[in-house]
Amino acid sequence: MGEEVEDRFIPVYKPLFETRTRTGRVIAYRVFAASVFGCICWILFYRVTVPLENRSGLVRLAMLILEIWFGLYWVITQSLRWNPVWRVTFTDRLSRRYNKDLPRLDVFVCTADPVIEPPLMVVNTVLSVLALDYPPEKLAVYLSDDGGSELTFYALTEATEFARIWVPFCKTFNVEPRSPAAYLSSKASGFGSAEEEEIAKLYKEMAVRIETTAKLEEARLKYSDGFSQWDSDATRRNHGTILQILVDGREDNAIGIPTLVYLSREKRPEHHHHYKAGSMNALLRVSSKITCGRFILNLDCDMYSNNSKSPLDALCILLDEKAGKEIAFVQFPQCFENLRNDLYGCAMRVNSNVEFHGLDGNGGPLYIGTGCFHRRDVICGRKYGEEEKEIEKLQEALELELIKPLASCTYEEGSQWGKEMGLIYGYPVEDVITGLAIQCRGWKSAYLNPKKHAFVGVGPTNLHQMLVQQRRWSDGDFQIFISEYSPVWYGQGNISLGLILGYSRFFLWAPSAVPVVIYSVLTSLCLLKGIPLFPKVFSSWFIPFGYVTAVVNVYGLAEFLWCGGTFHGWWNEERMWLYRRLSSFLFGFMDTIMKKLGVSESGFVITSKVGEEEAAERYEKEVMEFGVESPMFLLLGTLGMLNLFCFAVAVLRLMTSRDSGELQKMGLQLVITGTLVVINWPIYEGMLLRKDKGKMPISVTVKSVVLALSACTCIAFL
Ligand SMILES: O=c1ccn([C@@H]2O[C@H](COP(=O)(O)OP(=O)(O)O[C@H]3O[C@H](CO)[C@@H](O)[C@H](O)[C@H]3O)[C@@H](O)[C@H]2O)c(=O)[nH]1
Ligand SMILES: [Mn+2]
Repeated sequence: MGEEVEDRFIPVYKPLFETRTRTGRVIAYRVFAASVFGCICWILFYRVTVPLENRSGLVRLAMLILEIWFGLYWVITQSLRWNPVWRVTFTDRLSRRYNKDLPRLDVFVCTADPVIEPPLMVVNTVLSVLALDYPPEKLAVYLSDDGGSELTFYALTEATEFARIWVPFCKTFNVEPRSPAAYLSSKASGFGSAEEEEIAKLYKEMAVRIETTAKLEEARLKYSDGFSQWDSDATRRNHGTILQILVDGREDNAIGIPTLVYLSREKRPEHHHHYKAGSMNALLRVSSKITCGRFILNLDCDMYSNNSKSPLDALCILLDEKAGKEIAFVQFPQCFENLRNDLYGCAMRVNSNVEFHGLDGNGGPLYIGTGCFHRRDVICGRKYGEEEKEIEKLQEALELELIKPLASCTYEEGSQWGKEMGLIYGYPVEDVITGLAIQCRGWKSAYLNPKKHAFVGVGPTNLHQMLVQQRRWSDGDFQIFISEYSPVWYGQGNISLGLILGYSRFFLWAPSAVPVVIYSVLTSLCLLKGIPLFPKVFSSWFIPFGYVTAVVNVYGLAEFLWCGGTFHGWWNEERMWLYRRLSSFLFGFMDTIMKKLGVSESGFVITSKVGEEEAAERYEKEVMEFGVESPMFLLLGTLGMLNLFCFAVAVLRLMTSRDSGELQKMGLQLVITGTLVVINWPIYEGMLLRKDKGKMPISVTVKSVVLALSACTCIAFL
């Protein structure tokens, strides 16, 4: 008895989160992986010892090199599946321990273009975070507008007014999600209460005003402090700093709405603005003088909060007194709501549900720019092991004119911003490199992937946009790989081997395009010439080839289905796996090389979050969108035609040939090229059968056919 009583008064440390593994699954996977690895070695052994039937040493050497590369890359990929972990949080413990004493949290939302990032979408994101389940006096929301757009600012003033109704509404009725657009569209079948109906009406009115800028003039008067900061000659690339605190909710917050700040940092044509990284760094400095949150949540403007409690989940990790102390940031997955069957393979299902757990087991996920909670002082350069800095006392009266210079073009000159402090400059994927640099300073990160998505955004629904986005990513990733920050040398000794491999798997996307292109061309052309590249179907040498081909694909499908995908979605994803390599990654690879040679500079093409109506209809019907004359399409078209011609010739030859051994000899090659033809079907349709606006431009079609035909003819008569 006595013991029990005593126990109750001894403060027991109870962790705020737990890290779990799934041993059975992992062991099963490792056995499977070992079998594949065995077969890869077998294949390489075959290549080294057995000459090709036509004795072409050159072709055999090429195949050997390709297969070594694919084997190596496969080994690298294993790091993402070797040691996965899952994190479980205990928010009730957090609430009991901290109650209202939660630390300050600053949310940074970035937007950059009022046309492809419509202000109404942006304010929905802002409203969803204003209504987070967090003490309003501890929460602040900053909107960074790199578009320097009055329209966006106007929309934000409208949202400020609407928030006064929306935030209390969310909290009283505990609604989810807290983006008004998402919430109201989930209620499309009818409203449950009079309040709901009223809110819906008010939201609609606001939406109309934002879209038609109906009350812009009234807003100009009411929020003249903000509007007056736009000079008459301001453009998005040339304007002074615009800063307005729309709501100051820092102390005894009676209105119940968090602090809300609009910032458009200064931009001048003669100063590089470093894209999103630059805006994040300006936000870090400006917010440090206003609310100075100890933690920071970073969101893209399309990523609304889908679960108002997600900050508590993240803080369970960051505030945990033991294991949490070594964790610098908590990353949530990027989830999308607009992708249906995911024609363009953008949902990143396997990425989110398998691979990031694997990274987490090896030291932590990458920082992927959105849905990520950081420690302010760590992102500003604190090394692991250093004492956390005391947070400055906040100024009571805010002098905007004293804060604005922090967002000027020249502020960073001669400082460590963009290098040791804040987000790192010079790379198109500022997020990934910043996360890597943090991990190399000794920190770990953690991945949270709750069933109920924490943040939900808009993925590209247009083929070309997707390819451009992937080109930026693969280019950016590869730039890091060959930079001073390469995980291979910079990471050495700072992060685990598993994590080095994990990073490499993404960082090598760009160069991995080259072997895929060669492989698809080589198998097709050799099929055309009747040169067998693989052993006969009924020989024992065929076993490893057959096994690897079958089993890796079946496993890929199974994994996709486990992650909640459909067969159809998987097939789309397979197609995009190929297209990305044959276009985005290859161009990304060339972009990196050009930059290394100093021929060109890094850019950042913002992904559009809106679609044209007709194109959207085609997306609904899963009709692939081409439409623009792009060198990436030219390459896809040419390679697709090449596969088709070679396959057609081979099939014709097979039908007319009397040699029954032909099928045996060319079996796998026929399957590979045949699969390519089936995968490419939408390209052929887009080139030859369709009449709509989204079809392949005629010039691309003609060029592709001519190029592919000439390549085939040359090879045929060689
Ligand atoms: O000069 C710029 C360019 C972009 N952005 C913002 O950055 C975000 C990401 O841009 P987006 O075009 O949507 O790029 P994605 O490829 O969808 O974004 C992913 O990849 C980027 C790096 O390539 C990261 O910056 C993002 O956080 C990450 O979500 C958006 O909110 C933009 O408004 C800026 O603030 N300033
Ligand atoms: Mn985006």
